[in-house]
Amino acid sequence: APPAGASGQAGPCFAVEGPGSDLVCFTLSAGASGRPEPRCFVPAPGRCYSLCVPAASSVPMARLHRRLQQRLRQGPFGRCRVLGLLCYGAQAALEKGFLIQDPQGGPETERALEELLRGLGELPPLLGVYEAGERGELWQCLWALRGAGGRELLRRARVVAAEEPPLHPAVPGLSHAAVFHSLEAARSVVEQCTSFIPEATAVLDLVDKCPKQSKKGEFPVIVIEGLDATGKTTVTQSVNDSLNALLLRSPPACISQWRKTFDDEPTLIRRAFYALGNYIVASEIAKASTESPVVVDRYWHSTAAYAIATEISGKVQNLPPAHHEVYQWPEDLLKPDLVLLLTVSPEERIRRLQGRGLEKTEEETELEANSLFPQKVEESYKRMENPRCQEVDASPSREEVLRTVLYLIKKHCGSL
Ligand SMILES: Nc1ncnc2c1ncn2[C@@H]1O[C@H](COP(=O)(O)OP(=O)(O)OP(=O)(O)O)[C@@H](O)[C@H]1O
Ligand SMILES: Nc1ccn([C@@H]2O[C@H](COP(=O)(O)O)[C@@H](O)[C@H]2O)c(=O)n1
Repeated sequence: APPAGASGQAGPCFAVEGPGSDLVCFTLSAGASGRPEPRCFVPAPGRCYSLCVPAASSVPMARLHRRLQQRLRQGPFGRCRVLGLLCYGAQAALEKGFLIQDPQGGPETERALEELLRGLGELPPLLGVYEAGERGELWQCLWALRGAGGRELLRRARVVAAEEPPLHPAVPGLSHAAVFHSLEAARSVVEQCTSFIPEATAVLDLVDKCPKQSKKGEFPVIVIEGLDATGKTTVTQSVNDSLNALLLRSPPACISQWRKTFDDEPTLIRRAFYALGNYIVASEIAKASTESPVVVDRYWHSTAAYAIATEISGKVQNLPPAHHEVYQWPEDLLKPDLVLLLTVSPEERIRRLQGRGLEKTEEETELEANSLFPQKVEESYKRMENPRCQEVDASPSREEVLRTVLYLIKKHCGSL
């Protein structure tokens, strides 16, 4: 097969979270290239493999990616290191997948991968096999599996280092694939799930009963945001009592029973679920704010910040830059008067998490296992615009934090 780049087209680039959470990028070359080899992913005498699927906001592809992720955590791949891989390029639509490093390099892993792919039914992803050449260079062989156990070599090309792109490769696809800026965008994703998630129909029925473009009443609407265990529940309850307000939370009670179902789904589906929850809460806020002040525990900023931090691998610096469109509030979602972002030190937050003793969700476990994740969530919160999040140091005592919050509400919304 002609080597990549032979046609003069820019070949695909690949990005993987390397050592120290750096984004390490590599591409394919038509032949000998003066560019340095990327930091080697092929542990000698081991081998590496890659699998990628289109990252477009497609429910079937999102579920296929999730299925691959779950299978690569099982049995035959136990000795392998599996890294998140992105395939991108001027001529290539974003693909997301996995780089599978097998330090032993025996035939078992390749056989197990072929078996995994053949079990997926028609049109399985292509299998990339990376192996070191005699002079220590790195080659990628791209295989298409064919019927009756056959396979066809589509491409063999040198692997060489590539410059890191100015924007993290996942940034352009964030909207619609993880951060929803309209009811319709989120709704269309959940609608594609009704055939395999029965609860999806119930969620759609509830959101369809809500008025479109809910309008805020004359009373102020205050949202309390923050990482897990920063004190949102404590603050919202105290503010609610102090202001004789109405306390709401996102996701709303009417769909909270289905959270576990959707939390087990890929990001695209999970975030669409929480996005629809925000639109349902908006209709509750619209009604409540005609009668009293409203305090909300989490809203759109949570949905967006957690989605961004989940999709953008590596360091905080990889986040979309400030003022990027992904941080803009959806035009069709009821906007609060004030959003307060509770912040505490990582140490204090872990103390409060442990002090709570509640079961952790997979996300909370990830939060603690990877300190970069909460940093990316919090930085995403801080970049939100229109409305922005106003930071509140929530480390002091409950009483002092409440005083600060009530002062900011009075300052911003007037006496209530
Ligand atoms: N100012 C404070 N000082 C010390 N402990 C606090 C303070 N505020 C809350 N806590 C305690 O920290 C823990 C987490 O608080 P809370 O449940 O209100 O956080 P949260 O942000 O709502 O968490 P999550 O988002 O995970 O539900 C609780 O045990 C709570 O009693
Ligand atoms: N509007 C929201 C609210 C929540 N989430 C996601 O749920 C996680 C847990 O929320 P809790 O309030 O139960 O701690 C949160 O970390 C988000 O991932 C959301 O996306 N949007």
